[in-house]
Amino acid sequence: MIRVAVSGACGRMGSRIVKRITKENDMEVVAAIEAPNTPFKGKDVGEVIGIGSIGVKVTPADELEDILKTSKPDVVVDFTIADAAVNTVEKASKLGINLVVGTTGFSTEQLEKIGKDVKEGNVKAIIAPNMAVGVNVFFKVLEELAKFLPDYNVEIMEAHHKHKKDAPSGTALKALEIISAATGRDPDEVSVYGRKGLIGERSDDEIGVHAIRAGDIVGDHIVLFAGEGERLEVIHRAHSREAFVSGVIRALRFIEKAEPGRISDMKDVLGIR
Ligand SMILES: NC(=O)C1=CN([C@@H]2O[C@H](COP(=O)(O)OP(=O)(O)OC[C@H]3O[C@@H](n4cnc5c(N)ncnc54)[C@H](OP(=O)(O)O)[C@@H]3O)[C@@H](O)[C@H]2O)C=CC1
Ligand SMILES: O=C(O)C1=N[C@H](C(=O)O)C[C@H](O)C1
Repeated sequence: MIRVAVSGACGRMGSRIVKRITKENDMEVVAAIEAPNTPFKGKDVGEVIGIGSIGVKVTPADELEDILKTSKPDVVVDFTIADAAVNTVEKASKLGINLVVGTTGFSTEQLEKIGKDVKEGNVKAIIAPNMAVGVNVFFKVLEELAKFLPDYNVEIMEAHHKHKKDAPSGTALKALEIISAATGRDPDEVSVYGRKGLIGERSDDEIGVHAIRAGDIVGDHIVLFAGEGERLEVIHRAHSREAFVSGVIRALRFIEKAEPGRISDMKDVLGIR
């Protein structure tokens, strides 16, 4: 049995992950962590998310270390916000607990700290901005296209629901990183976030990144490569968060095989590195 603690357990992703784990016969939820000021403190997480009691109470994040020590999970899954996820990684790594992190919006400094904590704790960690199988194949396709079309203009567009807190999406930033690396560019130098005013002609080097927030869009990513007289577009649309949840379940089953002390991603889980 894989013992799983879920951080962000009452959120859009966390609640679906808790629900799915209760339906799998090789894993169980042993802790449910929420924001420090959660109104659900002490309530059964199953009751809170509408699936009936599962015998696991919601714990606020200021008691994270204690609940990890007492509930003894094999893995902590984190779908929260960047600051909270950095804390989850720090505490879990110190306790030798493996990690599956889907949270996005990390700064460069936060990513460095996460890498250091995972290394020092020698834990296994799968961290990916998008757990959907299709998106991770989309990343592979983008890498190939960028190599085949190095002089085409690239624009990355993403659309998400109005509640999303970070922008651009972690997936769009990963696409920027992949295309930049494949074409020998520095993403910090070539990225242009939105455009406004008398900005002049577009340079061939730049990569535009554009974020739409509206309604209940689950998650769309479009990358276009435009040349003379043609353009090629690669599109991934998530219809349901179940696409991400299925990736999390695969990551939970894979994690024992991950290399300790370094960050693995969904390419490792899916065997498409
Ligand atoms: N990798 C992937 O495949 C995917 C990644 N994501 C990413 O996952 C993250 C969460 O998304 P989503 O579920 O939509 O967001 P939600 O806001 O619905 O869920 C986040 C949950 O975390 C809680 N939370 C806030 N602070 C803490 C804390 N310190 N400790 C524990 N829990 C905390 C929030 O509580 P409160 O509401 O009270 O603040 C909320 O319940 C985002 O970064 C998103 O980009 C999303 C989908 C797929
Ligand atoms: O916040 C979301 O909803 C999503 N976030 C991830 C991201 O930032 O890339 C993945 C997915 O698109 C949904």
